[in-house]
Amino acid sequence: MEELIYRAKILQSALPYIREFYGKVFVIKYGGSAMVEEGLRDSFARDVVLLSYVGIKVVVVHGGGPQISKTLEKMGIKPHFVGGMRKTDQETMHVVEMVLSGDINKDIVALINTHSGKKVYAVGLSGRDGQLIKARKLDKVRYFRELGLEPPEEDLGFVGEVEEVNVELLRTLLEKGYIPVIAPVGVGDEGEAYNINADLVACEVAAALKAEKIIFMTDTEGIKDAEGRVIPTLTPDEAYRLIKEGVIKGGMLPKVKSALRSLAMGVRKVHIIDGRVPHAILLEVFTDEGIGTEVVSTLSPQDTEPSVRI
Ligand SMILES: Nc1ncnc2c1ncn2[C@@H]1O[C@H](COP(=O)(O)OP(=O)(O)O)[C@@H](O)[C@H]1O
Ligand SMILES: CC(=O)N[C@@H](CCC(=O)OP(=O)(O)O)C(=O)O
Repeated sequence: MEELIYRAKILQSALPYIREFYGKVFVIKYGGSAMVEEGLRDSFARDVVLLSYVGIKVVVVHGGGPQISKTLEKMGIKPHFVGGMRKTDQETMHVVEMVLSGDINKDIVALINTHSGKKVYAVGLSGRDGQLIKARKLDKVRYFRELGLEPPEEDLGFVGEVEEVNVELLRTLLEKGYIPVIAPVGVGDEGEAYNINADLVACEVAAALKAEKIIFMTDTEGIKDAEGRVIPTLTPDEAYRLIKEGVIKGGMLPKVKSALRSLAMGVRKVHIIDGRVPHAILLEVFTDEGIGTEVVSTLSPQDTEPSVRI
């Protein structure tokens, strides 16, 4: 009996969060580095379904960097990254689209739908579907300068940035109770594909939907300082200092950039969490302590617009 009462209390402790977040949009960036093991992928899918059933409107944006690199290596192509961005020639672009829109997107949709019951379904989309993500070539000079870094000389090829998100398509799906699962491939004016870092896509989608929260699930406990300690709360000033010192680098650069931009565009909360921890999303959403790193803006909550309920 005691055990049952304890379980009931745990369920009840979620009520304040469910009340607060009912109808609000959460964007979950599911990094390729966090998709490490079948059991974890399964618990991710269950958590997404649970959030949906308690009335939270979930959008999943997935990555797949390590999986793309693996396929390229099998083909004898050496992956090459500059500041967390994969240099993408025509052949690489073909592989990126195949792995992201073909394999990974469909796998995640299938997994969520195994747990989804009769009311909630995942719908897989790439930026091509319904012109969901209109894209253009990444303005590398602006991108790197905004991070306080010198832009690289080399051309990054088909690396893109988001020009526009078809927010109506996403709202329509969310209103009907679907879970959009988005592959970060954008489409240009001539129908050409762009490889967009998934962190950047998650950020633009969250901003366009006026989301309450964006959660980056990755393969580290959070953002770490020079001594390797997790920083529980990261401010913009500290972020830029750590980037300058080379402590925040590689795959963490687009994440931090996207985190800061999301806040500036009105997303209320930004978290970077360890996707290798089972039920990491639930720990973040349904506890006061949270986990990982919360990135905060210098704006006070009164200065930002409220997030939207759908
Ligand atoms: N200061 C930092 N704190 C934590 N991780 C960092 C930091 N700087 C760079 N990283 C790297 O960023 C990686 C996460 O980015 P990435 O590999 O692109 O993951 P994802 O697939 O989730 O986007 C970490 O595994 C780590 O190697
Ligand atoms: C331009 C660029 O870097 N695109 C990424 C897209 C996938 C991605 O972002 O995957 P993760 O979230 O797992 O890192 C890439 O080609 O790896």
